[in-house]
Amino acid sequence: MQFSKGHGTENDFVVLPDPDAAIDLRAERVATLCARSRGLGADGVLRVAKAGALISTGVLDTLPDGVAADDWFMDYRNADGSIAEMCGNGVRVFAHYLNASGLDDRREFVVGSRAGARPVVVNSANGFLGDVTVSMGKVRELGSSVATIDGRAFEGIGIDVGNPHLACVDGQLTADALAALNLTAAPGYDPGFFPHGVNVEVVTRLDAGAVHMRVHERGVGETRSCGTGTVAAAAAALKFDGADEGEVTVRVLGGEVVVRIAAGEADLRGPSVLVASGTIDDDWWAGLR
Ligand SMILES: N[C@@H](CCC[C@H](N)C(=O)O)C(=O)O
Repeated sequence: MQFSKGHGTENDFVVLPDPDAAIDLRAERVATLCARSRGLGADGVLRVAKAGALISTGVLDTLPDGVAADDWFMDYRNADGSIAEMCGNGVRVFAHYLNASGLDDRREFVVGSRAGARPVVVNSANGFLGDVTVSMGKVRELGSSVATIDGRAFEGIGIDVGNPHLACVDGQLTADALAALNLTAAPGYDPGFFPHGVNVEVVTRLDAGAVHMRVHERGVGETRSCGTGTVAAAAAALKFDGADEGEVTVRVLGGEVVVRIAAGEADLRGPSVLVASGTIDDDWWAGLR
C-alpha cells in the first residue's frame, strides 16, 4: 500500500492514494497508523478517493452538497480513528498531493469533504512545497460557551465551519502567556452545547491584523495547527473587535496562515509540505485488528 506523509503548518497527515476506495480504514487501523510509537505517526489520515467510489463501497451514504461523483474526495480520519467532517490543513495537503503525484494536474478544482464541496486554487506547487487557497464555505456562529483549561475558564464563541469549534479570544492574553498555557489535557466543555465534541482554540486579540492561536483538537489532542480552527479563531477575533469581515494572519505553533472572511464565508491560504512517500508493509497492515 502506497503512502505519502505531509503537513500543513505542521498539522501532519498520512496520505493514502485510494481512488477506488478499496482500503479498509477501520478505526483501530487508523489509530495504529497514526500512533507515533508503533505506526507512521500523524494527526490524521487523508484517503484520496473519488467521491463516487466512496458511495459504491458504502463509505459514504450520499454525496455531500455540491460534490459530484467524479470529484476527488478527502476522506479524513482523526488520529484516534474517528471521522471528522472537515480538515482545513488537510485540504491544502490533499490538493498539493494531487498535483505533485500527477493524479490531477488542474490548478483549480473541487475537493469533496463530508462538510460539502471545498474549491481549491493551487497557487504554486512543486514536488515538496505547495501554496494553496481553500474556499472554506460558511462560518456559522453558534453562540457563547465556555472552555475550561488547566483549571481556568475561557469564554468563547461556538463556530461551525463544517466541524465544531469553540474559539476563545482573551483580550488580556499575550503571545508569551498563550505559549505557557498547559494544553496537555482535553479542555472541559459543555456537552449539551457540543453533543459531538468540539475543537477548542485559545486566541489572542487582533494586533496589526494578526492573532496567535493554540488548539486542542477533537480526536487528536493538541496539534501544532488546525486549519478549520484558524478560520474559527479569525472569525472570533474579528467579532471581539466588533467586525464581521476582514483578513487575519493566524500564527500557530507550526507557522502561519491567512484567513479572509467576507459575506459570511471564509478563504484559507497557507503552505503544504510533502515530506516523504513509501510503502506500508501489506502483512503489517493486514495483521492489524
Ligand atoms: N486539523 C484539522 C481539523 C481536523 C478535524 C478535527 N480534529 C475534528 O474532529 O473536527 C484542520 O486543519 O482543520
